[in-house]
Amino acid sequence: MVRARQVRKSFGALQVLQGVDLEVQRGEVVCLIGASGSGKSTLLRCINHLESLDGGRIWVDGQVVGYELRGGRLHEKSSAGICRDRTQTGMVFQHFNLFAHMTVLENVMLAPRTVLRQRPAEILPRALALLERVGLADKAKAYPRQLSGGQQQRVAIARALCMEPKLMLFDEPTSALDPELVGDVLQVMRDLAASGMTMIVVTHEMGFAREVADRVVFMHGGQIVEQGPPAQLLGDPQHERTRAFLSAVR
Ligand SMILES: Nc1ncnc2c1ncn2[C@@H]1O[C@H](COP(=O)(O)OP(=O)(O)OP(=O)(O)O)[C@@H](O)[C@H]1O
Repeated sequence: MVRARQVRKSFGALQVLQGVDLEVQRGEVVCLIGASGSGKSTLLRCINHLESLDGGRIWVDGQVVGYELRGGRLHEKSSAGICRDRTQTGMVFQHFNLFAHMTVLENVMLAPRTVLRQRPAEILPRALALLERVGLADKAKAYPRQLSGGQQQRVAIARALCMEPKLMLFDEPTSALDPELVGDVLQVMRDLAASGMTMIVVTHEMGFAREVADRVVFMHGGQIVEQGPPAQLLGDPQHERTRAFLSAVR
């Protein structure tokens, strides 16, 4: 589903991604861990073409991210145009940024209506089913301010899923939440993983990583330095750098 090859990204003189290679199989759940500033968010943003690359290439489901084939040549897509490959990828951020003046249901239906130009009658059953799936069927007519942070994040997940993405990226989805609200959001993500969705999750929730991830990837200094199944990576003394990082954050 994802193939990243030698991805490089700098901000000014700061080299944030220094040659990242990553492959994610269809249906796989990958948890991305590492210290603050190691480049996790930037990698997710590159996969979703929210950042352009300085070097390397990324494919999502076989399409080069941010480029399209025209006349047998790759052309960068204009930032004004709708990026078809971006709609394949849903992203959930630490801050959910729902539109305050729209109801929960309107927030969930907005992108398919404006980006994919689907008719409301076509979107509605899917949006209602998604609200049911994230446990918020009774909140369809509520406004974001009437919801807890955890409920708003679940709306944000439903909003991303309403675009029917093939891949979901999560960037610290529970970091901004009060501890008692984290569990419900993780449960929605657990169910999504069980349904076969391909997911890349930046998280500090090691319990979730242990339980749900097929693979944990540890980033350091803009590179992937260790990776493996959670039991191996998080438990095996051979993975010294991951273990040192985890004991420092505990
Ligand atoms: N748009 C930007 N302009 C300038 N610097 C940036 C930009 N985005 C990220 N950076 C810098 O790039 C580095 C890597 O940031 P990134 O957010 O990818 O790290 P991270 O591993 O996700 O860390 P965190 O856990 O703190 O989110 C940081 O030093 C950050 O300040």
